[in-house]
Amino acid sequence: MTSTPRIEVHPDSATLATAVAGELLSRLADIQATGGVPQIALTGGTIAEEIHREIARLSPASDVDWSQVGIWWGDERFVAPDSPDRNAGQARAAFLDAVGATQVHEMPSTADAADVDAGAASYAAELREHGSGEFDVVMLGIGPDGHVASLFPGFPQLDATDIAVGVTDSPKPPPERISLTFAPLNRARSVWFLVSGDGKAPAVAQALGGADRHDIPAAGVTGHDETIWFLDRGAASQL
Ligand SMILES: O=C1O[C@H](COP(=O)(O)O)[C@@H](O)[C@H](O)[C@H]1O
Repeated sequence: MTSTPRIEVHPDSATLATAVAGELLSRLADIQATGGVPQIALTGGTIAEEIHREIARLSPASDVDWSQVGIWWGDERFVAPDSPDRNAGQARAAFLDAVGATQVHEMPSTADAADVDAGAASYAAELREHGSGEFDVVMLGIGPDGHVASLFPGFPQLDATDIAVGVTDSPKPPPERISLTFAPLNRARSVWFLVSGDGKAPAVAQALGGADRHDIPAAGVTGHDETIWFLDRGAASQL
């Protein structure tokens, strides 16, 4: 099944963050109530940070047992483990440490792998050990250029066949990154795009307008069961 995208427009980034955090907690609790261990993939970026803080705030009132949630990333910056550029460091500080997540699968840093390709191969192997990334929810920010995870317009990684790839010369710093490819992203049950601000409105409109994924990579990802675009008014302003 390929899902038709659903679009949810919120007045601003704060209400968007609260809505996504609440929806995530409710999904996780539902899966755990049936005995499942949900697997989710996080994103980095500005709206993700707001959402992560909201998850930390709302989590104590939820039924989610974070020790029984598998945490992965859609992309990561290949830098030192303590670099402020790490998506994982941001998520740990904003909510993972506070909620007590223990099944945390960070993408390799420069301390873990000889180079970015070795890091990607190692993450792909870790994913294969856990079912090749059958995610319940994948959250994805997008860039003003339409990039998603670290899949950038015109880059060779858009046609990669492995499940994780190394990226060099990223147009957005830092230059070296690890990214999941379209294959695992498109196997996710739910894909949630998280987009805030009118600077991203053209990319949102093009992605939803059926652009080629080589031009607007966000156009190339849909969830198996659902695809939701969580937007604020700015991001939705060209729809
Ligand atoms: O570099 C990245 O950028 C995107 C979007 O970030 P934002 O700050 O413009 O919201 C993010 O989705 C990705 O994970 C990150 O590595």
